Amino acid sequence: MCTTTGMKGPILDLLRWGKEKGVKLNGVKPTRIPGQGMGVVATRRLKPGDEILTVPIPTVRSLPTVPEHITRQLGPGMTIHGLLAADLALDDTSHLAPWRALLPTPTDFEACTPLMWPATLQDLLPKTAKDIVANHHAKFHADWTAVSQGFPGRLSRDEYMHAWLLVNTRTFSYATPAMEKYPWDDQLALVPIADLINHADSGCIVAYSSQGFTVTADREYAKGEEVHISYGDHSNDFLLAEYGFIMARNRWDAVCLDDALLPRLNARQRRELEDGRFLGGYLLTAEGGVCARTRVPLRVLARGARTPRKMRSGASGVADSDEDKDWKGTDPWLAKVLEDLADMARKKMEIIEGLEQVGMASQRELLARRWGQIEVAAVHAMKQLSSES
Ligand SMILES: C[S@@+](CC[C@H](N)C(=O)[O-])C[C@H]1O[C@@H](n2cnc3c(N)ncnc32)[C@H](O)[C@@H]1O
Repeated sequence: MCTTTGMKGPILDLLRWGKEKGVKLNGVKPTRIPGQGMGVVATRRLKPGDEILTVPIPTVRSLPTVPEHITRQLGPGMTIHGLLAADLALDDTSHLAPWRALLPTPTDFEACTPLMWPATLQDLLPKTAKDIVANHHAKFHADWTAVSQGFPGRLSRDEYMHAWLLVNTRTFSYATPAMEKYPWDDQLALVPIADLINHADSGCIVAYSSQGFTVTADREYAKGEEVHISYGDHSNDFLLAEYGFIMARNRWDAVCLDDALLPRLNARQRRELEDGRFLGGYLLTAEGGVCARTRVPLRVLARGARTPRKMRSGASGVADSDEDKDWKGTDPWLAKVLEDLADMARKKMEIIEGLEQVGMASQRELLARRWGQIEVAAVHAMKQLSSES
């Protein structure tokens, strides 16, 4: 059990609040982690299989706990994400005060969450992150339109965005029969205290039942070591756009090559790829180099002006004639694309450096750091390519 002896302030208040609600911490405690807000650390040596945290269902906030007057007012088309955010933003009771006291503030979000950045910086995001942020703008706009019409004058856009981002960055997947009609990625729940656990590319096991959520140690942890869960096999562009951070080492990292590769294709080549459903979605991954899909446009480039062959999209997502499987001659084109990607990354960093007056320093630093990682990935892949040839 977590001992609260010697703990003061908001963390102790949260633990007392959790205890009253039946939350059990076993060998772990919340603490501040420099640069990451809150996190959870082991208070003793943990063994794999140790159940380190349980949160009973009545403490979990999900579709059934949203008050009926909110669900009714916002209508059946509202997302669970939007409803949970509305519930949080409209709640003026003190029931959740100890949990809320430790949540990130609007300023915390502004520092690192691309959805809140100035358009100039959003425009400089790598493609994958930019696409996610565009999608967030659309989703947030739809939810805010419903909330501002359903509850006129009750909330400002900023207040609702704060709640919406809290839901976006700290919900867990949670499916009950009542949620079946919602898309899988909207089947969400807020799980206080479990939501203090930070992400790593692998981590403790999270499960739920009709009783509650449990977090189980996936491996041994030393006393004082931070305990993680995995939010999913996410690239740094995804983590940046969704959660506002990137990792120094990320085995799931991937960089989209589209902006470096597509400009090299002429209109006929693009059409040919589009017909075969191979236009775009090219990736350089941390673990496996370029994906097989990327070889398809590279082969089109290597073939140059020669008569195109009919391209068929296979179930595997890769072209499937014998010639299609032959990547010979594509490496020089890949080298050019990687060079373009490294150049693009350097140019973005230069532009960001020149934008001293735009946005917050932390926003520019995070954005430039991501492009720095992309440059390193491109240069590393070029070296690998030349050592193989
Ligand atoms: C579910 S919350 C985890 C608890 C959070 N640190 C807090 O202070 O409440 C997710 C947020 O934590 C931060 N975070 C999680 N994992 C991180 C990591 N590996 N590195 C940096 N920040 C991380 C990000 O701000 C993310 O949006």
